[in-house]
Amino acid sequence: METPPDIDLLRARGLCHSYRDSPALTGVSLEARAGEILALAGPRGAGKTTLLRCLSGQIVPDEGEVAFEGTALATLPESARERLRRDRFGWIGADAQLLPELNAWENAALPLLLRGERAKAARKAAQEWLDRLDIGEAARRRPGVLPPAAQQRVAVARALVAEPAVVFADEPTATLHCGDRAQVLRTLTSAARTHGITVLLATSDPETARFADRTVALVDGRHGALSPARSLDPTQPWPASV
Ligand SMILES: Nc1ncnc2c1ncn2[C@@H]1O[C@H](COP(=O)(O)OP(=O)(O)OP(=O)(O)O)[C@@H](O)[C@H]1O
Repeated sequence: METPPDIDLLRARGLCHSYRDSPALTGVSLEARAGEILALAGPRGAGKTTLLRCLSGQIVPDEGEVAFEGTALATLPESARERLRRDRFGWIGADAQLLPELNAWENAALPLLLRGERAKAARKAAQEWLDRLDIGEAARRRPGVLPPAAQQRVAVARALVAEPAVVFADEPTATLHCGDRAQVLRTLTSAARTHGITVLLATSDPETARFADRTVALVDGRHGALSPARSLDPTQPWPASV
């Protein structure tokens, strides 16, 4: 079911989370609309990964609430949260984490195969996404022979292939060279925009945040000053928390 455009697809209220008494989030609220590309930007240790894990239902925060399409994730049984992650969410990490025994199209097709789609249809969809991300010619190659930027594009294809509602991207280009970063981010954001997929893009790099429609700044587990992505100045330090 599609979320009406005036309703937040994902909404978080007052999130607090600690690891063994060490606070990682101390009261974060945000909302993301369908099709929006939202950067969660802040320095290392600011709580970006913890926030993505709460928003994607991987961990239940100590306090606060996350709602997807109006349903509080904490009210769902673990099996329903797993289904949500499998069917409606995609994840891209800093490392591509491709399976070395599978070739590029098989890696990209995994979410569809895990859902029980027929191999032929899954292969066709994977090939189409690899083509869209300009990596189609590598479809039959294994990850080990692909350069890091190509591997990361395969990971992007894997995150998008099932056309999820939300893709959580945790520092998706942090390990790439500068030139490769922009190319991978451009393909990720333009593919997401074309297909109306919401992207939550966690980054410590102001240049990366520029690819988003809007930026939420995090410092020490709480909100920093909010600033539109285009006004972030990479020569300036991150805003102090407020
Ligand atoms: N599994 C964990 N156990 C204990 N402490 C953790 C754990 N994961 C994160 N932390 C701590 O929580 C805080 C927030 O970490 P988090 O990884 O969410 O931030 P981040 O902004 O994603 O930083 P980075 O870019 O370094 O990953 C940090 O102080 C970190 O050391």
